[in-house]
Amino acid sequence: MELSYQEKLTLIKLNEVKKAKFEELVERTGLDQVAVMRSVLGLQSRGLAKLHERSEKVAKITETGERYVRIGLPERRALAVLREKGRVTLDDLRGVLDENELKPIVGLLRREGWASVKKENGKLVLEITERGKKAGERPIDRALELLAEKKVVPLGEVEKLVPIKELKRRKVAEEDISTERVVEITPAGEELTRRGIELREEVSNLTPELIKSGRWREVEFKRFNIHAPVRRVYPGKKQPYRAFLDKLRRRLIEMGFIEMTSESLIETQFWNFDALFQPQNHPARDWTDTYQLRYPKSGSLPAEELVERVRKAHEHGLAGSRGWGYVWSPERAMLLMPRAHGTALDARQLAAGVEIPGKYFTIQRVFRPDVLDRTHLIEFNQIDGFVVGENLNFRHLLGILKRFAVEIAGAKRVKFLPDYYPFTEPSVQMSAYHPELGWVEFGGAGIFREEMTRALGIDVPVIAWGIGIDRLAMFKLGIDDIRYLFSYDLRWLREARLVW
Ligand SMILES: N[C@@H](Cc1ccccc1)C(=O)O
Repeated sequence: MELSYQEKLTLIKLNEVKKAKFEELVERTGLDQVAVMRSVLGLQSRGLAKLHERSEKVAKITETGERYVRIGLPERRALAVLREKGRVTLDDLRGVLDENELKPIVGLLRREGWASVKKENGKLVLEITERGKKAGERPIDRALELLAEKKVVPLGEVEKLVPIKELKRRKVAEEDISTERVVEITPAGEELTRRGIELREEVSNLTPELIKSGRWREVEFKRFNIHAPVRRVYPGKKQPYRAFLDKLRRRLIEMGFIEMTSESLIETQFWNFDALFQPQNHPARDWTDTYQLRYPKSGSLPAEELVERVRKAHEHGLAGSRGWGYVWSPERAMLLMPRAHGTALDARQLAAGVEIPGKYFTIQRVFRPDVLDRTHLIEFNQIDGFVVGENLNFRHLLGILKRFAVEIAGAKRVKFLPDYYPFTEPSVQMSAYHPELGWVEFGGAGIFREEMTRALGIDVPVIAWGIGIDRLAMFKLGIDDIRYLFSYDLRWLREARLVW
């Protein structure tokens, strides 16, 4: 019979007394309550001990009761004054009784026969009686002493003195049920102890000291039942989508990309559009395709020299281009908007200066009007990036995109289709094949036009892409409603798998 260390100890201690109250056993073993209870139940299931539980009605002293123990019951305090003065008015008692105690005091004293009551000049006057002078200890005084001493007294015991109803009325005690637990050793338990129980120290933690000293040979290791069903625990963890984004970020940094960050979700049209050589009369600048900020309406433009170069590119073109051929408006460029694509940060980075060769990325929350449904959000996340280098060409771009599709989306097949963006030439759209959803478009890419890069001060090729990652995350997290990515649904959050 395999007994744990704690069970053995409990049995040995129980055998010394054969029968013990549970609390006593706790004291004897020096273990904590939970451990002793577990051991007792373990011993009981093997027929070595028996747990008897007996519930009984008890009286418990109340706070008021405790107070009366300290300062005396109100009638006792009143009697003390009466004994001293013989005759008192209610006012004379104010010093020893509080308002609540004053009201019933006349009735109390009369009932005990300790005082007689008269009315003199419209005032109540109490006069001590013979009984009052001789009054000794009453049953209620004894009951209160008993309660004070034991705090919890079997109901039968106090009721020998005063009915519980009376104690409750006086607010000195209340009724309760207490469970007494008694543990008793069985003949089988005694037999086992007689044959001798080897009590070896039980260890639940294998430490370096145990190994080095060789003491691991002597100690007994605590056994764990790894098949026992346990309660599910839900430890704190990152929100699943957040975790996905963080991993994505790590992955890109591992691939040698430098992260571009922004403290704001708000962008000037200059960086969102103009710096990307998107003409001011382009339909995508309308309110139908992007949001605008109502207040404040405008922000500021960067250094004049840069703004001039962008203006020139738009109006007359540069690097052999004829531009868009219209009058560029700085006011328009200053308008503020929630960022509509991560590519705005590419423009900022290129203007601020880049390592050549260099690789950059950013994960951005972006905003575009749309009808909210299970596959569309009006705010979503994009991962944008670019590679800048002397001899880069379109094939490098396709190679990088394919690698992303395979490594990030886990796609087996990738498809490129021609596309159009005002800031890239050539432009390409990328789709990946998802086993359940078929071909899913998930990003655009291209080589930044020279009208853009030269205006920003870069004279080598820049290949760039923007990928919507929410849909990608949907595949990964196995959800079919994009809104779940931002859900507060605790059940989903608890069960959602963390993925890469
Ligand atoms: N910004 C584009 C994607 C893109 C980025 C970079 C180059 C080309 C295309 C979009 O939001 O769809």
